[in-house]
Amino acid sequence: MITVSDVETDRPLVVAIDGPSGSGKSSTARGVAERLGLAYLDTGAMYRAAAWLVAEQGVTDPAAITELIGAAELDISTDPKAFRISINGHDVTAAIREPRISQFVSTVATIQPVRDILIARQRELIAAATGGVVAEGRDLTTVVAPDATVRVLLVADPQARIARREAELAGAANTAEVTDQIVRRDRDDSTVAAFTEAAVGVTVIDSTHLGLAEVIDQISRLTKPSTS
Ligand SMILES: Nc1ncnc2c1ncn2[C@@H]1O[C@H](COP(=O)(O)OP(=O)(O)OP(=O)(O)O)[C@@H](O)[C@H]1O
Ligand SMILES: Nc1ccn([C@H]2C[C@H](O)[C@@H](COP(=O)(O)O)O2)c(=O)n1
Repeated sequence: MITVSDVETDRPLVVAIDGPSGSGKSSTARGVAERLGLAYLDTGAMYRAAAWLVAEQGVTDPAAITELIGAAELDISTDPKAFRISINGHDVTAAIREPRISQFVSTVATIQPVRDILIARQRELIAAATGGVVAEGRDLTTVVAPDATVRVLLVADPQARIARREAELAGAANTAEVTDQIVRRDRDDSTVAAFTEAAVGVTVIDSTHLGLAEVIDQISRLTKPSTS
């Protein structure tokens, strides 16, 4: 793969995207990665896979959950065209998107020692992406990769996010369930990650009235050196 560098430091390009649930992080990050020929890291999928394993094993004690995740073998693809994730040999690519995991994932993601384990793994994956990477989640711009070349907080009004998710789920969850997955989850997740406000140096993009292609364009432009 061609190495796409940060022009000022000559390090591989790292694009970090954070934002609330349903703001379009995954679709946008994948689109930017495909357009620029970069790897793609979906950190939310790692928390979802961890939650899947915890649910599967029926573990409830935070220390036991931490031990379980610390010992787990987590494999995630960083190819934006072929996403796949497995944990302890189980391919959970589809299962982690089930509403039961969306409802449960914050319980696992708000255990700080679990976060520490997954953050270390995410940093390894970003470092291994020597051709450059687009990584998205809730704490990429602030904790996982605060020195990323481009840092974006992608936001959208809650109504727009709920409507998009409902359309995506096409009847698999009702409005109350989707609202819980968006509003309640953001409230819980924001107790451990700062994605409701942009940190210094982070570009805010509001996608409420923007199509996906326009958001991909805007973020792609941020990776190009300014001519002024
Ligand atoms: N700019 C946009 N305009 C309209 N729809 C969009 C836009 N961006 C994303 N979408 C759609 O909104 C839905 C949610 O997008 P996506 O899954 O990328 O969000 P997310 O921020 O990664 O959510 P989560 O954090 O809950 O995983 C998808 O159906 C996606 O196609
Ligand atoms: N960097 C991250 C990424 C995700 N999470 C948590 C918060 C979400 O509820 C959950 C699933 O993420 P999604 O797939 O919906 O983006 O994982 C986090 O705490 N930090």
